[in-house]
Amino acid sequence: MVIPAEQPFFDQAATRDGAELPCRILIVDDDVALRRTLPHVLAHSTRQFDECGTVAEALEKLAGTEYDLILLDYRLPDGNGLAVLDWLAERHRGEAVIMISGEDAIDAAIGALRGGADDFVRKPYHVVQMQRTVQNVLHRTALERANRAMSQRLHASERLHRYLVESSPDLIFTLDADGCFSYLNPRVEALLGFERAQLLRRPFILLVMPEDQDRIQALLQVCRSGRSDGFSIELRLRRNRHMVEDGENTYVTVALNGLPMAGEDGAGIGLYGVARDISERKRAEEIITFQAYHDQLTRLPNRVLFRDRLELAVAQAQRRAGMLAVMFIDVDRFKLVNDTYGHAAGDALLRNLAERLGTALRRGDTLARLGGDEFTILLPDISRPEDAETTARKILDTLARPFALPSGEFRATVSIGISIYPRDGKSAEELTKHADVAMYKVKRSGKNGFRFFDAELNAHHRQRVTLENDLHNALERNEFELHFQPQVSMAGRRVVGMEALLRWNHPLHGQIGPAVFIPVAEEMGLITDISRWVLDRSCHQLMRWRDSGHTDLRMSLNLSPHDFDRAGMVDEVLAAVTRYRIPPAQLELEITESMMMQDTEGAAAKVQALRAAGLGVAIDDFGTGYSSLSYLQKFPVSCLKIDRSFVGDLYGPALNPIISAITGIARGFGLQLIAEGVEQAEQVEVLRSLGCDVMQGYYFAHPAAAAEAEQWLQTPPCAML
Ligand SMILES: Nc1nc2c(ncn2[C@@H]2O[C@@H]3COP(=O)(O)O[C@H]4[C@@H](O)[C@H](n5cnc6c(=O)[nH]c(N)nc65)O[C@@H]4COP(=O)(O)O[C@H]3[C@H]2O)c(=O)[nH]1
Repeated sequence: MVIPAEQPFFDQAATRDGAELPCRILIVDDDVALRRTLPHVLAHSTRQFDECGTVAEALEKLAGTEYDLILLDYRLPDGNGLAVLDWLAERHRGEAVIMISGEDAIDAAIGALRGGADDFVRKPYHVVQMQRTVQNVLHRTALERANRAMSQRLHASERLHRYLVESSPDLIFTLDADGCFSYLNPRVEALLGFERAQLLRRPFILLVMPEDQDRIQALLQVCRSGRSDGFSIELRLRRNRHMVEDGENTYVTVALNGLPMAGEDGAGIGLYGVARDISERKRAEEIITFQAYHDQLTRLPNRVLFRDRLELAVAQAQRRAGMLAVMFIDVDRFKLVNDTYGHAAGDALLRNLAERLGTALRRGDTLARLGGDEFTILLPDISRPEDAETTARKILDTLARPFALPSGEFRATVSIGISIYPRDGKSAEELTKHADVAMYKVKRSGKNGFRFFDAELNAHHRQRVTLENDLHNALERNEFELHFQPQVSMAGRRVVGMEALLRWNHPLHGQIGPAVFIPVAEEMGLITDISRWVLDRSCHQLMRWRDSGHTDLRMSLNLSPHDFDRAGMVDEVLAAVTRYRIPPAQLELEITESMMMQDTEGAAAKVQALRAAGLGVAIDDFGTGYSSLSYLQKFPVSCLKIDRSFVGDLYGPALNPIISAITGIARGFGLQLIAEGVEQAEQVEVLRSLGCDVMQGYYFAHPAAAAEAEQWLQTPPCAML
């Protein structure tokens, strides 16, 4: 298609004074002399002349050729010039006609002009008059032709532009000064599902989704006031729900420009707009954004979004002096599900759990998954802490029913920590941390419950974190030390054994007892290295004492239940015994009753292996748990230690049924017996009367460093004497 704007609309040359385009002139006159003279009179370099004398000849010539001008005699031998005019009119011919006539009647002139003639010259005419008339008519004809060409081009141009606008993939529209549609291209039908006619004269703003109306209103105002030439904005447009199936919004970028227009009351400013459909892009962006802010597995908000919402909620609560709650939720024993049933089952449980947790919440609350088995909940508007408690109870209730997983039914419990704004923290970070601290406490005290944060908890938590950090470096920095407590035989009046007890000489806090740091080391997985160190050092010490003549001395050391989970544990012990040339029977490992109760096959097998290798194994706290005699068969130990809680109850010579039972069991199974925590002479007496000979406790000596302990080997503790 030719773009009309590329061609000039108007040929300037045609209208310049004196300049003429080439033209053909037909002279129709029965007066031969006149016919011959006229070309000379009207001669011009651009003009060509043709001539004839009758109507018939004229029509014949016109049938074969197009002329620019006909000089037509009114009266001709075979009719009058009007017949030629009629012929031309019938065929919509474009020739200009100057009627020449001897008739002086005004009627003839009028008739000729009505019949389509452009001018009329009366015979006899003056040459100059004829020349001027011809020139005028030719000039006018050229103008008309140029005009016609121009309007044709204008028409084509208008068609082209209309085509471009109407077939545009963008929605193109104009708004009048009141912001109503004055034009819309047909794209609106496909884009929004509205008929054009439905929208014409109606306000543009009605098409804009309510959420975006304020923004666009303000900009329209600025544009109409003439203060801005235009703007571009992203908007959501309403779709016609009856005509569009999905009923979603359409996202567009709209470029709007001021459009000066003449209104009824003078000039006003309308707007010209182009709206481009960006719904696809927006949807892609939405997916990307969703993924950035949501957890893939549960489709819940992730850590980033949760933090965002919490920060916002804190700001709002601050403004309205309100209260909010943060819950930190951890699934109890989740690792077990993963390890036992596999990750697919773990994922299924998390998804189901997320769904269940959601049912305990209200609209406006946020449930997020931080990762792993950790969830958080934001209750953005509560009136008192008890509201959070209600929600926590609801959550625990919803988990009462087991989950039906592909691998079978699974009952899940959770530990919930709760912090309250403003009581427990003023920032999102603090609130989350404190809820976590509270959750941690629930975990440590039995799981499956909830707990509010309190300041004391925090102090403990901080200490604990510091302890963990320091414990990491304690071995490397050589901060551990072994103390030894003698085990004395009352009959032999001598020290028969030493129990190695671990101490941590903390550079800041001084000596820390094992009861404080061993459980932490166990949780942190540091216990293996610590136990290896204890094994090595206690064997080394025993070797030294043996080397200095105390060859029948026995060394007891404590092992953690975690040590019995390690495959190479027995080999390590045997290697240490060999390394330090210790007869196996002189090394005794203390285990706890709780370890026996967990009853792992591996642990029993290890005890059996140690015993088979000749090592001694003692039950440290015998009688404190649900001591079952069957354990003693499964765990073939060599020694029972009477726990100090029983010894502490011994006052006076009264018989103690538990201790009697324990001594009876020891005797029955042929086991050694050691009483722990002996503090008073009366206890010594009672224990002796019950048949317990070997004792250990503050009555004899507090645990002490190797150098001091060594002295007891030379000179037994005074209490024995
Ligand atoms: N009230 C009272 N207490 C007495 C008396 N005589 C001794 N004790 C204390 O009782 C604990 C005896 O050790 P345990 O029952 O094996 O209990 C030990 C043992 O289970 C564990 N432990 C100690 N050293 C180690 C170690 O090297 N490895 C492991 N895994 N655990 C250890 O830490 C626990 C506590 O150790 P300690 O604080 O050293 O506390 C020791 C000892 O100092 C007494 O007459 N009265």
